[in-house]
Amino acid sequence: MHPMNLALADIAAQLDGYDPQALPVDVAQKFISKLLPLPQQAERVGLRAALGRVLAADIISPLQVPAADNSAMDGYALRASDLAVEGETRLRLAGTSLAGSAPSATLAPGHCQRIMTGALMPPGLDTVVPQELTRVAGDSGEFIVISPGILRAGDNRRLAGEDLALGSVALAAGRILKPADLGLLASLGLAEVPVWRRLKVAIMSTGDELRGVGAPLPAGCVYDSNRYTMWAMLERLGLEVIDLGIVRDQPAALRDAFTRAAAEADAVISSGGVSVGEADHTKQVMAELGEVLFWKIAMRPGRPMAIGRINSGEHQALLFGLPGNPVAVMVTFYAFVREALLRMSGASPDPLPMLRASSSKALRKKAGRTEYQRGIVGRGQDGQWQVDITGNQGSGILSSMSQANGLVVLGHAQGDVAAGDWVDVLPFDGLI
Ligand SMILES: Nc1nc2c(c(=O)[nH]1)N[C@H]1C(S)=C(S)[C@@H](COP(=O)(O)OP(=O)(O)OC[C@H]3O[C@@H](n4cnc5c(N)ncnc54)[C@H](O)[C@@H]3O)O[C@H]1N2
Ligand code: MOO
Repeated sequence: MHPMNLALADIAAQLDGYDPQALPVDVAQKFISKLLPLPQQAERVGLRAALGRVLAADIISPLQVPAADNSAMDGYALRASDLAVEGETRLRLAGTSLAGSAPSATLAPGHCQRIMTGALMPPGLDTVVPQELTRVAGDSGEFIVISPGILRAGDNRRLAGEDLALGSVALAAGRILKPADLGLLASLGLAEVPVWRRLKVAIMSTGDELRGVGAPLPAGCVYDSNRYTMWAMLERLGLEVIDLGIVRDQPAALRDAFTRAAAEADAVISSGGVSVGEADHTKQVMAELGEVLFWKIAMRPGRPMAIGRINSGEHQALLFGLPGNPVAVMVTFYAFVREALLRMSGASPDPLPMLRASSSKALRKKAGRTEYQRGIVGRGQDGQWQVDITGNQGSGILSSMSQANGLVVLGHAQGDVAAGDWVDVLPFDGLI
């Protein structure tokens, strides 16, 4: 059965260590990985529009690259068998091979040809001597002299197909196309590629205390920052964002927003209302519109989270109900949502790179939960990676997240960290 059709209770029953009241991060990640629908619709786009998109099919090389043997240097093409075993080699110069020019005629033994980088190797010649390693001789410069021992057969020659062989998989389906990939596709002469449709993700902030930027801020209210961080994190992933705005904590308003999200989007991310607060109708409306679980994850920040599916007629969207605290939104996004959305987009993402860095300070850490602490990682005086925690780690303190350039990830079983201990750091570069 397609995992999308498995009931949430069936997924839970398959997982060791599933406890919705104290769910280890890795079990939550495994659960989510079993919920994800696969992409259905592909489209063809031009090369430039393909940057950051997910390849929908393997690209089989229609050519060999390079198409023929050619020179890697400006110099002289020769036969290695003409090189003298001892003493200088003296070869007679015959013609020139320029990049883009047609193959030249076969040269007689003892001859060489002037050749430029990228020019076709003349037939039978197998080696190139760079011009700076030669001396010109003869009354009208008709000889090239090469010192002994500076060349081996095949030097400075690029072989046909050494970059890409004809019929090989040049790029595999699931790849998120990056600059080098666009160049590689162009080197194959391809003007268009098949990519999966961009995933549509609806976002909303829930809470009566929230006000939009630019509006006055009455006592007891806060500006809605979460929609901006959520939008930015999704933009960085190249996804299509549907911004449903701030949604009041009223059943009708919540019902409208979630129903619209389920109708229009592949996934919906909300912030707030998933803890145990009094005024919250969010959980009740989520449960009413679909199949939703409310987890307490053994992590900090980011303890409460809702996960499931919500429906609107035939349409269904995956729901990530993230906690309202601004840093919890970001940490849960990177711990659970990012990879899920990439997989739903058809991508096979590599795991995020982790550094090992020594902690410049002692850190308090409770075993039995995963903690993500904000830090600044850099080279210490000894040249090794070192990380400094950026002040107040409260889950509402966005400034310490903004100052950070990485997250220190302290695993589930880990206890206190002493100054100088090595810890895992997830660098933000390229991520946030
Ligand atoms: N008795 C308990 N109280 C709380 C628990 C708990 O387990 N028991 N969990 C705490 C944790 S941990 C978190 S995280 C929060 C999550 O609560 P909610 O998801 O219900 O979020 P809210 O109560 O709506 O908001 C929490 C906090 O974040 C501010 N917020 C919310 N949305 C935004 C936004 N879009 N932009 C900026 N700031 C936002 C909100 O004003 C609150 O200050 O619950 C703890 N409590
Ligand atoms: O989930 Mo909460 O982030 O620890 O404040």
